[in-house]
Amino acid sequence: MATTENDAGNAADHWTDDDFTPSPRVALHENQKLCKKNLESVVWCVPLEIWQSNVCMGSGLFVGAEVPAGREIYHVNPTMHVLDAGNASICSHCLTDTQEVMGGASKANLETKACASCRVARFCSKKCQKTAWHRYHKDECKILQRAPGMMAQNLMTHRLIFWQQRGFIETSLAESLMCLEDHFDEYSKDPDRATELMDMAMAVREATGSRVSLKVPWRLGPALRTNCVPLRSPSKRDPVGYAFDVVTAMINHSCDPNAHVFFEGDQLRVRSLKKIAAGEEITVSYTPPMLNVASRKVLLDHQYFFDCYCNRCRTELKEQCDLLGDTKQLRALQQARGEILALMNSAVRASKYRGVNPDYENLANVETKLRTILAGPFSPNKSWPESMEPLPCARLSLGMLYLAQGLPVPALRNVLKGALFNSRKDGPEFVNEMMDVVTVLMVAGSLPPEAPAFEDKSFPSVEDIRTVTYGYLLETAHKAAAAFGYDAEYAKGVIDMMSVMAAKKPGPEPGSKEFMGEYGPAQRKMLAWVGVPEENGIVITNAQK
Ligand SMILES: C[S@@+](CC[C@H](N)C(=O)[O-])C[C@H]1O[C@@H](n2cnc3c(N)ncnc32)[C@H](O)[C@@H]1O
Repeated sequence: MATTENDAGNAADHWTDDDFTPSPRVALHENQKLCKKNLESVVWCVPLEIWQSNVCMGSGLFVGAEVPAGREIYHVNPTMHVLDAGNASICSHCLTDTQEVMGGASKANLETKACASCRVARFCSKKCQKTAWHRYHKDECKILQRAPGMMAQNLMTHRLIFWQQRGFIETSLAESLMCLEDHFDEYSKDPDRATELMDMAMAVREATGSRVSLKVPWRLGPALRTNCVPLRSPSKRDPVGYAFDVVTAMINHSCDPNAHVFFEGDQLRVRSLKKIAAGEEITVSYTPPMLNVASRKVLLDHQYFFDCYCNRCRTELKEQCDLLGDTKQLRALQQARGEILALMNSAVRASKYRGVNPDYENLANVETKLRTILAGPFSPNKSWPESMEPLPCARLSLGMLYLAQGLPVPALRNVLKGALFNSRKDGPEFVNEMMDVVTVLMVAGSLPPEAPAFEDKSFPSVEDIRTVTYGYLLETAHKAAAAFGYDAEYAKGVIDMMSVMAAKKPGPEPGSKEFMGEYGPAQRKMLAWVGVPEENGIVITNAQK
């Protein structure tokens, strides 16, 4: 933690009103002494440096030595984190997810209890509750009683200001906050954002007994919005809140990133996705990487105020124009994307709240609607490529919805298409998607011999399904270790699952030469049934030749 109670007394005068008057920002890399101090807070595996970025005007984070693919670059306990409301199974302080199934055997007896006063913050132990109370919850409890659904970054702004008042903020952190990109002008000039910020600033002022100038939250708010990292654990696709760390805030965006950030409990970890040369800048994707180019652009512009001109964006835009044959159709394509997402949201909602919208509970209906949307933007002789987002994502969700309705065969058809048609064959998203595929395969592999699916001669046999399951799990375990590290709970969970299944498996050991002799034909049969080309199949990296 960059803040300690021992720092008390040295920070009340960190910021003056002048600090919060817009002036040209001095980017962090221009103060190398401060950069070095900040870099001391992380546990790095390669030396790190902060310099002028290669992708934008401000600062960026660079590696001082080569990093192979799939390695930890650094880890750190961020300065602070805040959960979004509604994550009842996660401890607000240590971020332990008491309902985590993968690699969470030791948490089986844990549950979180809500703070008796605010009923918002939840803790997994008395120790976490006590520590949180002394560090921040004492001040925030009253705020959460009044505004239980407060946005995570707004609560962080309150926290920083309370810390400043209590003297918990180190000088280096206070100085660094003033060097962050905050897009102050963009926030001030946009009436909606400015109103929202003013409301937050007024709330902070009230909470602190009018002892804080409005200028302080007015500047810290945008800085936190620009520099927070989404709190995402390896097993979850959606973030559960936000964290702030001054070193990670230096990492810039790429649509084809060389690293990724995830959380293991309350520890933020940064790992390489590909080889990073000595002196190269670390980049991560600020948007979910599977988003299409148009959606990425909207998101980056809205939240980070820049237009991305990377090679991936250019190539994807060109591919789409070539496919449509007419740039005017781009708008129709984007509209269809919105309709696909809305359709899938309706289907997911209908599965949660049954009886409210039966039309969307019927997944065959949903597939028919999907087909109609997919046909929309294209001329009759062209169709929506299976690999073009958001179709793969839609297929994956459809598959999991079918599985929840006890229909493994259409579930299998959809998850296989969703996971195999896209080009991701490693990285965190690949691991998550393949775990969905394995889950469906395991259910399909338990179908009784008299199941109607087997009347279709092209449907793979139970033996084939099981062989593919072992093969996919073997590859997923390998890729989970590369993406998250062998020591990550989630990767350990996937590897354990693989070992337990392999130990019970009759016949050849997964990965062995004999196994590969069965895996190839079994996967071919499955791909032929689902209509996925063989080159999209999963190649097992560590197989014996
Ligand atoms: C978390 S900060 C990254 C550090 C920042 N460059 C600095 O100097 O403090 C995010 C901001 O950096 C800039 N940025 C990040 N990646 C970028 C990119 N690929 N192209 C242009 N600007 C980028 C944007 O202004 C964005 O809002």
